Amino acid sequence: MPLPMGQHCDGRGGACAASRHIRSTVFWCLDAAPMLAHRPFVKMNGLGNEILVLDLRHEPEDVPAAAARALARPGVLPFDQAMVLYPPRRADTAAFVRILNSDGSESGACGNGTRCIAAYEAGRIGERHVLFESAAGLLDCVMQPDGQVTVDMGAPRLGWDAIPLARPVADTSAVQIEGFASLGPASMVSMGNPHAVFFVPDANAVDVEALGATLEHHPLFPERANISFAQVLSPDHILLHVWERGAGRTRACGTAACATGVSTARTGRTGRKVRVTLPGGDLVIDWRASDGHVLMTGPVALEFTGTLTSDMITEAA
Ligand SMILES: N[C@@H](CCC[C@H](N)C(=O)O)C(=O)O
Repeated sequence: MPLPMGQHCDGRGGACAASRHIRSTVFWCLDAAPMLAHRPFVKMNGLGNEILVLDLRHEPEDVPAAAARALARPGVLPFDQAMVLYPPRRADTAAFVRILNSDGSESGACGNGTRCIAAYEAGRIGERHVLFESAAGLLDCVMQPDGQVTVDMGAPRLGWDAIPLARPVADTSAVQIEGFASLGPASMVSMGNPHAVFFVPDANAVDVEALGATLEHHPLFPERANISFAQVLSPDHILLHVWERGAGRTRACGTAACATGVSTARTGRTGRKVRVTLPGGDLVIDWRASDGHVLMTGPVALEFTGTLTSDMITEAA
């Protein structure tokens, strides 16, 4: 039975207002992740970026890379990122969040996933404002009246060693990458995770899979990198395609949109507030002048909820 898509969490009451409308039962093998048996999950997406929310605050459990890979397999619970919630380390936060890519690697940041957990938690506690902590720092999230979520993604890090790059680079806004001269220089940004942004005349014409898969592993990036291809459409509008580190091509990447907005503003291609159009839809990115923080605003959607068991996953809504 197909699962309903595109139901928006509005952050008012209940786990997510849309969840009561979801009815289905699905069975998936969980042989490679037995430590997660009986744990509830929420499957969401941010602009089609597939997000699995695992709330382990009551009974914390490590999620090894192999377990993440097993869950993300086609036919199990395919996701781009798993947002795993652990008990807060600071009293003013709702949770400490670990972010796992579908290949089992860990990331310091995930913009679309952060909007998803913000909507999940805001709905659960009936608040419009939620603060999380991740490896990259604090994530201040606000539910907007129209159901969109704004996340303060913090300040970008622009130094070569913070991104990180393998060698010192004086100007990280225009770095020529060996073997890729035809693409022109890329702008490097850390949003808590490493990004390289290429400016291209026609983003739809780029072979994102071929270039992304190679560039992700280029020796210039000791921690690999997310690879973006940006076409500036106007001083406040960008078209963007992204190859994500650890997940491949995705329909949207929030931190890539942030890194792109910073890059286009930093190089004078746009102003500090831009609309970024991705295959999954639009994000608004505002690189705030007053404190240098990047604000990302966009939608989230609840797909379905369920419970993991040792040999099956059953829908629980
Ligand atoms: N989809 C994300 C980015 C997730 C992490 C990334 N793949 C990495 O490993 O850095 C987003 O919305 O930002």
